[in-house]
Amino acid sequence: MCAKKIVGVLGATGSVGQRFILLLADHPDFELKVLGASPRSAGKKYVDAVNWKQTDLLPEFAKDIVVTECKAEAFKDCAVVFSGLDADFAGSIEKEFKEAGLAVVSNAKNYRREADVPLVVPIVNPEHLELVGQKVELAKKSGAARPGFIVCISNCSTAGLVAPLKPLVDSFGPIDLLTTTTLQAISGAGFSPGVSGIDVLDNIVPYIGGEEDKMEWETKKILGALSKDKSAVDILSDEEMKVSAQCNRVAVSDGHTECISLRFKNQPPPSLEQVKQSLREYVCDAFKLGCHSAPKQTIHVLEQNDRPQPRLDRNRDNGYGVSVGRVREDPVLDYKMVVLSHNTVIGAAGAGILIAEILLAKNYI
Ligand SMILES: NC(=O)C1=CN([C@@H]2O[C@H](COP(=O)(O)OP(=O)(O)OC[C@H]3O[C@@H](n4cnc5c(N)ncnc54)[C@H](OP(=O)(O)O)[C@@H]3O)[C@@H](O)[C@H]2O)C=CC1
Ligand SMILES: N[C@@H](CC(=O)OP(=O)(O)O)C(=O)O
Repeated sequence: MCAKKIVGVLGATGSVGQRFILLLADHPDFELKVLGASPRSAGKKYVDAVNWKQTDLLPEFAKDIVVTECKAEAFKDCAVVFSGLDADFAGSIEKEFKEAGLAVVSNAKNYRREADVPLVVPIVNPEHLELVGQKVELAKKSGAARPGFIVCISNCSTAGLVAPLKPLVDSFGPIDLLTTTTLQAISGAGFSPGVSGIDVLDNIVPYIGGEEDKMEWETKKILGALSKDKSAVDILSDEEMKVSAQCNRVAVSDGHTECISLRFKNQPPPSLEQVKQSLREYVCDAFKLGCHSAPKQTIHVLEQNDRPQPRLDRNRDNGYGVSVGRVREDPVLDYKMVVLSHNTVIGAAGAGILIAEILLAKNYI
């Protein structure tokens, strides 16, 4: 058996960082050894630096690791560095890491729109990783050092949205109109400072800064095709696909719910049963590659009228699977449905780990 690859986490004390700690405990491919956070946390043992908020206990292995400042030198032995950094600081830190030759898999929004940066939801568009894979292969051929690179994970609501769209587009052709209204968990807002109780208890906040624009834009990059020479993604134009998102914060701990309606470009549309079958039968490439964390069932189609529900359904396939319920005809567009995804697993840390497993399977790290 090959030795485990050493990995690190930036922003290890935050909402996403804590999920990385849980998901990387006892991982068969990766050994988490380096934890980075702000200068406020650096120098402390993780157990003393973190304000642990997960319902699972803090894993033993992480407790005594001394948190470091986010400097590339401290992470030089890492095959991958996962980033759960506050976006205000991620830009310069991730750039330094990339320039130091490190492979960064980031949750932050900073580089998602860069042409040479793959924006990847691992159960949807792992083929976009070829944008960096090609550079790695070229370096290997010329005997040069493995290049540093950044792979971005999408916005967490976008991850849930594109999961059911992918099999539908593969089976029935383009979706030209799409609307979504989200009900987003408080863990999505992070822990520093996070959503205050008085704002969210007995309440719904109908605004999440920047979220609607991110969902509307990122969907078109993720569903875009890789160009023939694998050097860029052909982002869908507004003419090809119109997306409208409305985002709300609700008093749920984990799990983003999204009510979506869509229209197919090709008319007449598929039947309701064909739509459900396409969702049910979808198997993501990561599972075919044998990746450890890949969901066995990528999309769970639920038939009960009152599902999916965050508390009951967010942990399907350990949070790597997406639940879809209430699939039905829409009197305005073609079909509507309710999608639920775990925002800090398949929407964040879990997505990062699954991306790293794919990079490993392809020998890019
Ligand atoms: N929560 C979610 O569901 C999702 C979040 N994201 C993105 O992931 C990133 C992390 O989000 P989240 O975990 O929610 O945020 P949190 O606010 O919970 O955590 C932020 C992390 O950044 C660290 N940090 C803050 N300032 C600095 C600094 N100056 N230098 C180095 N590290 C610093 C914090 O360390 P310290 O504790 O020491 O202050 C902490 O570890 C964000 O970019 C977010 O947009 C993406 C998808 C989903
Ligand atoms: N904004 C999301 C979290 C997230 O994914 O943010 P970003 O796209 O900035 O990484 C939420 O509040 O639930």
